[in-house]
Amino acid sequence: MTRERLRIAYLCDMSPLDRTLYSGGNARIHDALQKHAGDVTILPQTWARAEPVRRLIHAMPEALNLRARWRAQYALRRVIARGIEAELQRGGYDVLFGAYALHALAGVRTPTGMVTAFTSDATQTVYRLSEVGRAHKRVFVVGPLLDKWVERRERAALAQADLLLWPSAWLKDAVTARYGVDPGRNHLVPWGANIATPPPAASNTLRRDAPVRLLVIGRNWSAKGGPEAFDTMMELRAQGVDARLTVIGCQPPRVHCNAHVTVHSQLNKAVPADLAQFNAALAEAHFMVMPSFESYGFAFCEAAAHGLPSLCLRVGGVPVRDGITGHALPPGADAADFAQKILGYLDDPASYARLCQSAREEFKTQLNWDSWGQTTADLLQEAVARKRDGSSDTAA
Ligand SMILES: CC(=O)N[C@H]1[C@@H](OP(=O)(O)OP(=O)(O)OC[C@H]2O[C@@H](n3ccc(=O)[nH]c3=O)[C@H](O)[C@@H]2O)O[C@H](CO)[C@@H](O)[C@@H]1O
Ligand SMILES: O=P([O-])([O-])O[C@@H]1[C@@H](O)[C@H](O)[C@@H](O)[C@H](O)[C@@H]1O
Repeated sequence: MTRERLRIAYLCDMSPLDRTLYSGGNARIHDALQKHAGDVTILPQTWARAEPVRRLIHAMPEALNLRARWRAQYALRRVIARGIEAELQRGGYDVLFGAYALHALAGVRTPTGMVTAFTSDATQTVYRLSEVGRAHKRVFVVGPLLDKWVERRERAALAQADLLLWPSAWLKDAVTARYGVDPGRNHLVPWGANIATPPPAASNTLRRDAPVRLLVIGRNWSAKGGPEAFDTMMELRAQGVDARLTVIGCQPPRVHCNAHVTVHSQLNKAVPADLAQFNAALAEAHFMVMPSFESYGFAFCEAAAHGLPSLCLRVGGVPVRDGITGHALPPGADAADFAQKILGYLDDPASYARLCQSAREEFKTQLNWDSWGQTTADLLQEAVARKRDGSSDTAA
């Protein structure tokens, strides 16, 4: 049965047309909605009568801008929301879809019958209280004074939504517990790899007498667990394995560079030569070793797309399922533990081949944007139908 295409108003604090922002996630969410769910209109990111304040904050240094912008948007929500509401009244939309920026949804009153949905990989409060947030020192002195107020704002914004779509069970569970969101509105829908589906790869054979290639992908060496990945490589070498490390996305410090480390400090996937290098590095690697502290991590989905197992920590919302896409070791696991896992697979190549296959399978069934788009489209259709039934009951 062909379904009606929904009319979707897309709300974020940054344009999804810029494919670099939010690590590419904003653009992927927008595109997947357009492909699978309906006709998407991007709502303005301007702040109505408070626009001069937004411009002023954008002109501030990045570190301040990052911290002031979302808090100011909560504070000025009544003024900012009026601009969005005027757009919503004009457009005749079925759905208001918020991505990443819960503060952009704050205070927006939707016309009767419109469904509000939201997806993000964290809320500020869940992030702050988690092991990920606690790993970062707080530098913004005003921040802690506003924490309780922020949480109240988040709670109110989440209460406006009919559907909450979280990419990780970590976040879904935390939201349920922290804000008391009822489970019927809360759904786990994993985000996907920010690459086109690579051709099926024959899994790389893992042998003691050949190089074992490790990979790190990320713009922040320490947040991505780069130092531990380097130590894992050195630990394997100390045990007689010819381990090598490829780094994509940043320049490790001198202490983490040697003849066995290859660095591509920045690859732009929109540039064909860079994309070819990116794909080649994933295709030849044996393990992505990335004990990162983060709330999601697209690189894990990209590794799975290439049938490349990931080794990471069970911290935050990393999309790694134990024994399926790799192994998430308990927090505190160190280079010796990661090396041990790899040595275990070196002794059991058949189980390594199975792990590569199940990683690829997980990408095909879950960790891709078409799956996200299809599941989200189903959930949006149901929510729209429920709202329409509800309003016709009330009208009757
Ligand atoms: C450490 C940290 O705070 N991570 C967060 C940060 O992601 P962060 O940007 O650090 O990392 P992600 O893994 O989410 O994304 C990286 C993306 O950039 C791409 N890439 C990377 C390097 C490079 O040279 N070229 C390139 O194209 C990767 O292929 C991937 O698609 O924001 C994301 C949300 O927006 C969150 O989900 C992450 O939890
Ligand atoms: O320091 P602080 O403002 O409380 O918290 C910060 C947030 O405001 C910011 O949006 C995020 O990018 C930082 O990683 C950090 O979490």
